[in-house]
This record gives sequence, C-alpha cells and structure tokens, in this order.
Amino acid sequence: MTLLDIKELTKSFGGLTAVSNVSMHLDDNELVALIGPNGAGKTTLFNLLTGVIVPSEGTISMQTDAGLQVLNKMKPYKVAQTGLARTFQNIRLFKDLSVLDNVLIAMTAKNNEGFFESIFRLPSFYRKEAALRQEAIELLKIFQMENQIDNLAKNLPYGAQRRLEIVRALATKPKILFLDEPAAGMNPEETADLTRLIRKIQKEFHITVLLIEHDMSLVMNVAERVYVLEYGKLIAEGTPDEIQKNERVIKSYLGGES
Ligand SMILES: Nc1ncnc2c1ncn2[C@@H]1O[C@H](COP(=O)(O)OP(=O)(O)OP(=O)(O)O)[C@@H](O)[C@H]1O
Repeated sequence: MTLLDIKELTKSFGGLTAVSNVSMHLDDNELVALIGPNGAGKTTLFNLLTGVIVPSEGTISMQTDAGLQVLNKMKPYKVAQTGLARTFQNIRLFKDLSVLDNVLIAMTAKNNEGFFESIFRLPSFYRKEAALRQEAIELLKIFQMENQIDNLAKNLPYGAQRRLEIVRALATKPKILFLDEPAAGMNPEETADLTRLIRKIQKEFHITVLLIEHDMSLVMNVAERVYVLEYGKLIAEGTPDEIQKNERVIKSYLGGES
C-alpha cells in the first residue's frame, strides 16, 4: 500500500529550482534511500515533505488514520501528527536536558491531552507519567542507551547524540521516519552500528524509512529501493543493484564524488 504519494513536486527559490517535477512514492514498511550529489535538492525535498517549506507546485498526499490527507500547506506540527517524523542533518537535541527528558518531551508533544490531569496532578497523571517513562526507557534500551538516561544530551559522544535524535523521532510513533544523513560525522564502527539499528527499527516498529545518506555502503546495505536526485530532478529509481549499474548514476554521482 502507498503511504506517501508525491506528485510533480517543484520548489523554486527565486530563479533556482531546487526540486523540479519530482514524483515518488513510499509504501508501507519499506526502507528507501534518497541519494544525489551536494546541492541536488535532497534536504529541500525533506523540508517540503515535513511542512518546513511550502511547494511551488505539485501535491504530497499521505494515507493517515483519518484517510487520505494532502500535506501541501500543513504546518510542521500538523504534518508530524499525521505520522511523519524526521531527524536533521545538524543535531537538534535539548542539549541541557537529560537523555530521558529529551525522549519524554517528544512523547508528550504527541500526547498533549490530559491538560487538567497534569495541572491538578491527578493520580491518573502520575500513572500516565510512569507509563511514558517506562516506554521511553524501553525505546532507549533498543539503542543501548538505558545506562545513559540521566546524562545531559550535550555530554553524550557524537554517535550517541545522533542515536538519541532517532529515538526522539521514534518516540512520536511515526508511520514514516525521515533520516537526514544519520551517519554524517560518524566513524566506520559507529556507521556499522547505525546500519544494524536502522534495519532493526524498521523491522521492529513496522515503519517506512526514507534515508538521505552520502555513505554508499550504508545505503546499498539497508535500502530496498533507491531514488537518485541531480539538480533537483529524479534521474533514477531502482534496487541498490540496479542503481549501482545505472550508467547515468555512475557518471553523475557514484563514479565521481561521494
Ligand atoms: N532557502 C533557500 N533559499 C535559496 N536557495 C536554497 C534554499 N534552500 C536550498 N537552496 C538551494 O537549493 C539547492 C538544493 O539544496 P539542498 O540543501 O536541498 O541540497 P542537498 O541535496 O540536500 O545537498 P547536501 O547533500 O549538500 O545536503 C542548492 O543549490 C541550495 O543552495
């Protein structure tokens, strides 16, 4: 089943067309990568899909619990409520809060009912809080971070901060998770760990993952399908095998810089 359907999406900044007539789809429970040279429009596409910027043309529709919804002009928090979550290229944690609080905030951002319970501190508030805390710890366990719950986010090693970003995104219980260069700045060992984790979360949480990544070994290892962007246009789509053999992709991307 198609979860996210993107039709003829275009975004221009003045005279520059950063994303040009892009059509793509994400199906239920699949792991898809989006690759392309620097400046190809990958982040702009993520920003369009998550409501950070508004498309110049085209439509983005999502199969949600409330039926098919068009996301084009929705604010980012509304898009998030339809079941889309993302991480950013540059880490955006609450650096002076603990690991656990970073995750709890992401959870409560989605579950904002219970206003009266929380201001009057009703018993049900404490029950819910304990349940959320337990859920957050279970999530952190999957990422081997249960021993770091009280550490401040800013004191975590770089790789752990990147993992915490993913935990925070997962804490919102998304249907689709967008990962923007999750391996950026990681050493080979951290990247190998991350590769295993991405596979694991996709399987365990039955979610769809769209991954922007420059690390080709990670992409070819985890992706089931790959889209290739160049100068804002889609130039190829296929399995990792097909993409690695695609003449156009080799010429413009894989054969050159990575
Ligand atoms: N807000 C903006 N205003 C003007 N131009 C922009 C804006 N955002 C992006 N661009 C331009 O759009 C093009 C695509 O940029 P984008 O960041 O989406 O590429 P990318 O594929 O994510 O690159 P990288 O791999 O380096 O992150 C670039 O030429 C960029 O300079």
